[in-house]
Amino acid sequence: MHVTIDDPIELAWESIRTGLRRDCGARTFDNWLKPSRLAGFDEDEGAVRIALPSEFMANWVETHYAERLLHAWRAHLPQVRRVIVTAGIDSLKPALFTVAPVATPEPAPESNAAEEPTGTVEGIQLEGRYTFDSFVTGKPNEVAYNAARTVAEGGALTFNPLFLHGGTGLGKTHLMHAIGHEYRRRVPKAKIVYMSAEKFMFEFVGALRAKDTHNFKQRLRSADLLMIDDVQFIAGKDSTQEEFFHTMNEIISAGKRLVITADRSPQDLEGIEARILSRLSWGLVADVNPADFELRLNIIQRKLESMPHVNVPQDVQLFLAKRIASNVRELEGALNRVIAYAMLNNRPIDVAFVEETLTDVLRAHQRRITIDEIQRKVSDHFRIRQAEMTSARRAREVARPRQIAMYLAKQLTPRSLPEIGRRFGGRDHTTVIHAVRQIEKLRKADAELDADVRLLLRQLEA
Ligand SMILES: Nc1ncnc2c1ncn2[C@@H]1O[C@H](COP(=O)(O)OP(=O)(O)OP(=O)(O)O)[C@@H](O)[C@H]1O
Repeated sequence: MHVTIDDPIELAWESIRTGLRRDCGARTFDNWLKPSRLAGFDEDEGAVRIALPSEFMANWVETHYAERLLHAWRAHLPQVRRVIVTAGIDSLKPALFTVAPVATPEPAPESNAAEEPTGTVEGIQLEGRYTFDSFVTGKPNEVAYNAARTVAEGGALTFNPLFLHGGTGLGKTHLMHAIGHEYRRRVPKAKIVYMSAEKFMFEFVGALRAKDTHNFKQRLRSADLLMIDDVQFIAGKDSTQEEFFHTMNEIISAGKRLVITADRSPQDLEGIEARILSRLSWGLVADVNPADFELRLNIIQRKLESMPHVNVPQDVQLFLAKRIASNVRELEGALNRVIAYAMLNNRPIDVAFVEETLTDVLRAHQRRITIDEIQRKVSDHFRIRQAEMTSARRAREVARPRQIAMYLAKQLTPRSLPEIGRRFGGRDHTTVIHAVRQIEKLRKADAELDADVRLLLRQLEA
């Protein structure tokens, strides 16, 4: 079920899911709560109905999460009195993909794009929202995006596998699903397999135990596009790595496509066999970096474009982009929450309303920028030694950066003027005041200096 634009209940549900993912941890969330769907809201009874794919999962979620779900719902919508967890997602949403005989794909020209897919997608339902179109690009993610597009477009590849790595909530899964959608559109008969590395391990171990690894191998190795998520999970798991290595080899040597993600780069993947790492680095390694301020703002704006009836003023957009810097998932969650609250309570959205609605999130995201960090960044930027920040030298090439660093310390930290002075080589607080005023004045008169300061501010606040 996708967020429909003007439905505050669904927006609240999105926001609740983001909160649950944060509180329960990604693994628990992905296993138990991610497959849940909002099945309905009965206003008279104040009852929210949540559906899970099976009786077993519904029971588990009911036992472990009913209370937490109710609490989260009530925080968004006080009139909720009950959360009912039921089984049976299929009745809500027809299975998107059915298993069909495996067919060898032949790259289809663009004109075939509308052909009904007859291939298969195994392992997941591709999330409808996660497409290339809805993925906002910027400096931090453009290499990963372009590489993902190249894989998805179905033409000859100059690299294989594609290894995407980056921190949580930055869009790796989004890109993988987008590859799945696009490849399916281009090559409708393709067999696409998506699997988390964790599932790979469990299924493989299960197959070993049942003395039936043939099916498992066949299923993965016959994929035209194989995507394995979170490969860091198999660190230290020797027999799984052995199987993984052979699967990689088969896929690559058959000219099929392989996409792998992890939360860190190959060099930082400890406990993974050297031969796997070397295979990975034969392909294209692309990092998905944390969104910078500009990208965060673009993401907010793109999301708002799909909600033409919602008025989120520009200063609120800037405020959110500035303050929710951790990752895109949190940013989206915060925006959804603000909009849902405003709709449900019939309030206009302004900065004060956002501060009130997101008190907990904002507090958690308040990043403490330290004076040391500022001194380091400014010295790097102006290519001077960090020791000059505290030295007595007055030459312009060190005095000006030092003043800029004092100015930034005043802007970005809660430290008092005397404290700042002390941290800059025991200077007096009047020196700090002078530096702050001087830089304020120069920012208006000297465009180059102003650009330096803006860049530093952006980098420090990212
Ligand atoms: N550049 C982007 N443009 C639009 N949406 C984005 C972008 N990056 C991330 N998102 C959104 O942020 C959310 C989190 O992204 P995603 O689940 O892909 O993260 P991830 O890197 O796979 O994280 P994890 O490793 O924790 O699973 C998704 O809703 C996704 O659509």
